[in-house]
Amino acid sequence: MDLTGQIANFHFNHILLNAAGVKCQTTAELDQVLASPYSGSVVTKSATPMVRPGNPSPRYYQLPEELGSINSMGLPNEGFAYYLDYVLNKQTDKPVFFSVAGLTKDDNLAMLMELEQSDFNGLVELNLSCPNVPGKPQTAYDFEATRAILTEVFAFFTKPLGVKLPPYFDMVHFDMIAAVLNDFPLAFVNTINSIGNGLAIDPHTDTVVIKPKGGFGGLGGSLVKATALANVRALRERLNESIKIIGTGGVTSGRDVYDLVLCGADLVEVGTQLMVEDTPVFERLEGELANELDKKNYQSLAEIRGKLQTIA
Ligand SMILES: O=C(O)c1[nH]c(=O)[nH]c(=O)c1I
Repeated sequence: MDLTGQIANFHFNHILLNAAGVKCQTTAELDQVLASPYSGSVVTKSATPMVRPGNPSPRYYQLPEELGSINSMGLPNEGFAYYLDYVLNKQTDKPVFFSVAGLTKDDNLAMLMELEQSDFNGLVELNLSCPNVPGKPQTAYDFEATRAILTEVFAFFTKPLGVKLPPYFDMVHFDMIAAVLNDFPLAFVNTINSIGNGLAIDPHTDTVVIKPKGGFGGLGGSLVKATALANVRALRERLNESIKIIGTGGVTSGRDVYDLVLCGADLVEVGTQLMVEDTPVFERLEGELANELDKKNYQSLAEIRGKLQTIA
């Protein structure tokens, strides 16, 4: 059975990997994800030029009844140089994603210039959708700003680059972001990031469950699946076929992976459920995915990729 994926010149023997932010802040975590026989890759925690402690805790909370999670981490990371050192020295046959999330356009341009001039030979993910830095907007909700930064990036950047997008909820917004992205030689888009600025309440104390931003945080896990499916499908229908899609959001079972591939995903990322189960989740999900294909006598993901049917 062929459960592989392809982005640019990179072949992935497995399509599952972590979502940026989960199990990827330290070299030990990155090594664990890469070492899993059932992960196809790893993505680093989104990096800023300097080390960041992030927001005050509690800043992550698992919602009840396996609904998902809410986080307002605040972009904690070990700093750009830490992750560059990791990716330059790590011996692995698996492609590696380097995520950057500068707080300013200049920070992003500086990090991308350093990556361009380095020996890094993996893929770069420009995170345009962090919802948790107080006072900072999710860039990709501003279509002009998104066009402006991609114009400056592609004036010099020649390595495989993709963007991490926030979820969109309006058909016109799908059209508008696709019109921007189709003007650039992107290797991929990764959709969705968490659904920004949700709120959860502890029923015993009548108090919010995380400290930053009065309790507002990004939502992940099963409760975001329908939005993730819609964004993967909408962008697959609108983007040039040269722009591949990483489907992220709401994956707790092999059927969820299957559904994202049906909508057009080339790779699939796991966030909240990876927090819950740790790296064994990759083996469980791939086994369940294989079973879903078996049920319908499919031999490869290629047979179902993008093949979601509508009602005539
Ligand atoms: O709070 C975070 O660090 C964070 N949390 C998210 O849910 N998405 C992001 O892109 C980021 I940079």
